[in-house]
Amino acid sequence: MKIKFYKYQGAGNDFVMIDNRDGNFPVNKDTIEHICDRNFGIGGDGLILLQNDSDTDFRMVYFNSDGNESTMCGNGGRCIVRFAHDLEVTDENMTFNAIDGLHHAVVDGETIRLQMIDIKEVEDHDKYLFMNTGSPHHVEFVDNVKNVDVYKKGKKIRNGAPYYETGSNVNFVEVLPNQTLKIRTYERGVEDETLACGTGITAAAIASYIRGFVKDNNINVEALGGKLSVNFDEKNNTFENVWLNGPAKRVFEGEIEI
Ligand SMILES: N[C@H](CCC[C@H](N)C(=O)O)C(=O)O
Repeated sequence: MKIKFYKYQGAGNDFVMIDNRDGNFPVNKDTIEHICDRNFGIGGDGLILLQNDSDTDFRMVYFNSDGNESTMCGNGGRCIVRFAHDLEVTDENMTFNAIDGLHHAVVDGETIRLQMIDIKEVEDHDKYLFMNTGSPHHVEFVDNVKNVDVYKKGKKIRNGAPYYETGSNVNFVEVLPNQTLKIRTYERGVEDETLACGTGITAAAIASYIRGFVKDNNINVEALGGKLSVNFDEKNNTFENVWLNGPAKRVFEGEIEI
């Protein structure tokens, strides 16, 4: 079976995008894992289906590279916005449904702006914070993020207490001057460090605001694969009108035999 695909990346977090409005894509773990394999397939941190949706412009279905469907992907969300606009499914302003609900998004030249869910609960455990920004995120602040063994430390935290089998994404964050953070992330379901993680960048920005490391509600975040920004409104410890902003580009397109 030949499958048409498009490869997109958002700050180096890369995804195989499928226009599945005809519903013909064979959803199964082994196929998706094979497609995401960087040696035997196309390669990617995940695979994303663009599907029809009765209430919005489209539906986003996200799978990690381990082949399992997963929770919301912020960079993948920004890539599907670029994808939908490239396919002329929508104009610059759009809404779509994903596993965590309704999202608004805007194509603003090189930048894609994606509204994330409201964050109503943040656990502050002193050494780390935990919150769900569409996916679960453990956030730790460190002095020098370059020196962190992200794979070793991230894997241990992701699999250990209190996350265990369900797991969490694990973010290590260094505070720089001028409302800027530097972040590295171990991603659940990729089971490795990725070059950027959008829901993690969102969690890091909110955690830095809660801890008072940044004063403003518009925060710049430097990931290994690129620069993003997060802005939000905070009311009584609830974070609303949360937007993740950054680049998302088509890299190539093709057909894969599966
Ligand atoms: N791996 C994450 C989902 C993708 C998150 C990341 N790629 C993003 O941009 O938010 C999880 O299973 O929780």
